[in-house]
Amino acid sequence: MSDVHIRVSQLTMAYGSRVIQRDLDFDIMKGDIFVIMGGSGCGKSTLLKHMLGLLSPASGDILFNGESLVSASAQQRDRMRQRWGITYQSGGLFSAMTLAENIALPLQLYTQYSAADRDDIIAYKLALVGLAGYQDFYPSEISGGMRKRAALARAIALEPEILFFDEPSAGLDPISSSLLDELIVQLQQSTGATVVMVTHELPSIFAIANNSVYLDAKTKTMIAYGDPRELRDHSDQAVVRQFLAREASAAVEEPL
Ligand SMILES: Nc1ncnc2c1ncn2[C@@H]1O[C@H](COP(=O)(O)OP(=O)(O)OP(=O)(O)O)[C@@H](O)[C@H]1O
Repeated sequence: MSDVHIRVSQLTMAYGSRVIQRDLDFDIMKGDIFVIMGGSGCGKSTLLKHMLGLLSPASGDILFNGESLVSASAQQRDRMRQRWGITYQSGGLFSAMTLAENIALPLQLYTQYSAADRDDIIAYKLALVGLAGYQDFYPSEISGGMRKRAALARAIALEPEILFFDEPSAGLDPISSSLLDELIVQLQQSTGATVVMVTHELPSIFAIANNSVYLDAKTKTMIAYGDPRELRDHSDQAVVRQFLAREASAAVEEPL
């Protein structure tokens, strides 16, 4: 129990009266690289939004270190959120700000560091994501892959316990995408953070995830939970094996 970081408990999610997924029940352990997967429209982003507290469940709960997100007060939620780093599909950097200014934002909001200390932290975080010396660049002046890494530098500014990613490698070529995968693994290993990601990229899933859940659009519930490689080879659900095997063979055929 002590190693459970996030517990999704009897979670049912709906938009109005339309149930998207029901009775989701799974644990994410500390240090997991956990992937939420499933076909288009099954509710992956909806689940991520529930985990981030942006949507409220129809029923059930999500617990962080045993603390309920559903019954938390606004202040408690704010405190929980400060321990999370979030990167969105688009990157989410402010285009009118330099990379340094973008990364400084959470530090200014939530810490008492001096300007000089902030500069040191910014330089360090940029170096961690392979962008040493890029402080004064604007997002429009760097490549898509670099923007994703800069967004990651901002997400780790406050040394988060959990890193959430929504489609981290969307729009990247296979090489930039696998560089980002390597970076996520390195950051997980050096910080011990728990990583939760929504992704369609099966090559990424097999390269980095150690645990996953599969949401089924048809039955509107989870039909698989575990290491994605194990699920590909041994899931008792044919649809899960097909989903994982099909994508894996498509990835192998993809020209580099
Ligand atoms: N704000 C909303 N209001 C009503 N329905 C919504 C809303 N957002 C999403 N949906 C519906 O909920 C279902 C799940 O959507 P969601 O975006 O969570 O799926 P997904 O698995 O992330 O999809 P994809 O892989 O295509 O990005 C879809 O049928 C979608 O149309």
